[in-house]
Amino acid sequence: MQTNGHEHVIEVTGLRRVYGGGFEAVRGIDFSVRRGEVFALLGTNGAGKTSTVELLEGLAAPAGGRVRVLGHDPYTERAAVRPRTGVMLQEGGFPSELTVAETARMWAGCVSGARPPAEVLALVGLGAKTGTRVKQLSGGQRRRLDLALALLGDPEVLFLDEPSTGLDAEGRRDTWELVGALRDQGTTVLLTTHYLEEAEHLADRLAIMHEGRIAATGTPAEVTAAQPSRISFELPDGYFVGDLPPLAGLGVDDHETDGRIVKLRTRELQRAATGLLVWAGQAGVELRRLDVRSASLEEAFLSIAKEVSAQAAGTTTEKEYAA
Ligand SMILES: Nc1ncnc2c1ncn2[C@@H]1O[C@H](COP(=O)(O)OP(=O)(O)OP(=O)(O)O)[C@@H](O)[C@H]1O
Repeated sequence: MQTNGHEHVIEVTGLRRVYGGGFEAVRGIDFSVRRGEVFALLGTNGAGKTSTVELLEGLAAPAGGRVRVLGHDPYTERAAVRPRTGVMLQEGGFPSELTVAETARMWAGCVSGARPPAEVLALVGLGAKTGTRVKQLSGGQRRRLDLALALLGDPEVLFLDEPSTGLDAEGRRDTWELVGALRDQGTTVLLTTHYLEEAEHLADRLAIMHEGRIAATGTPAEVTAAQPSRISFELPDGYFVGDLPPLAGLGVDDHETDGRIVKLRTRELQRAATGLLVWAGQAGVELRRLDVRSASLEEAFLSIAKEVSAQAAGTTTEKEYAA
């Protein structure tokens, strides 16, 4: 459980999940999460994120491989793991006639050493809604209630399945702040999300799943670093692409034109941008509509999904960007 002084709170090795009809939703994945880390599982629809998280939560037994949470098997040693973890499922499914406070009190009754419900409701921004019936809450407010219930037991490990789906921009920011604060207090968080910005903002490390496998993993910076940056600009009047300095010499991987717009892809952004600007300065021309962009997690995500889909079944799809 200890690696280089870091305690691995979640360890997943060769994990597989097969559903009743024989469909293999999780096809042998490996990752680990250190104490106090926020780890995000990203992926296309149906990639296997929820299927994986449910195995970590001990809701089902794996078809193969191994899961350890806090050193225990979450399925066979549920009693040891469950009190130390908090789970926010995609669908809470509370009795809709109860009020927010009643729901939290009822839930607290099932949790040993629960925090005061009012304190947790205030933490997620539902302090003013304690008397409201659950059926009268908005979708975003229900997600906040889901989160409050997951926090009642003051968990060491928190599983959040799409925590900000249905939240408005402010609610999403509030959730991010809360997750950040929990991490600062040492809580380990594993979350699934469709929002790449959320993963970029919150995750210390992440894994991108596709069709039951991990296609890329590492810090957000490591995963995006493998993608080329882009430069685009409008050719100055009277100039052609052939008049530009030799692009390969500037570290440009490839280029395309769209009318007068030139688009370059490069893994050496500073060198390429400097070369172009020096050329423009010496030629006394302006590069109008100049746009210089580092790769984003979104570009990494889209290119990984495309690349993996294009590969024939049976070829290796695993790509580790992390050391
Ligand atoms: N109970 C089930 N029986 C059979 N197949 C299932 C079952 N639950 C999920 N699947 C299938 O397993 C695959 C993975 O589903 P899962 O819900 O884990 O994906 P996900 O990455 O969480 O997707 P999403 O982002 O859409 O929530 C999908 O193809 C889904 O149809």
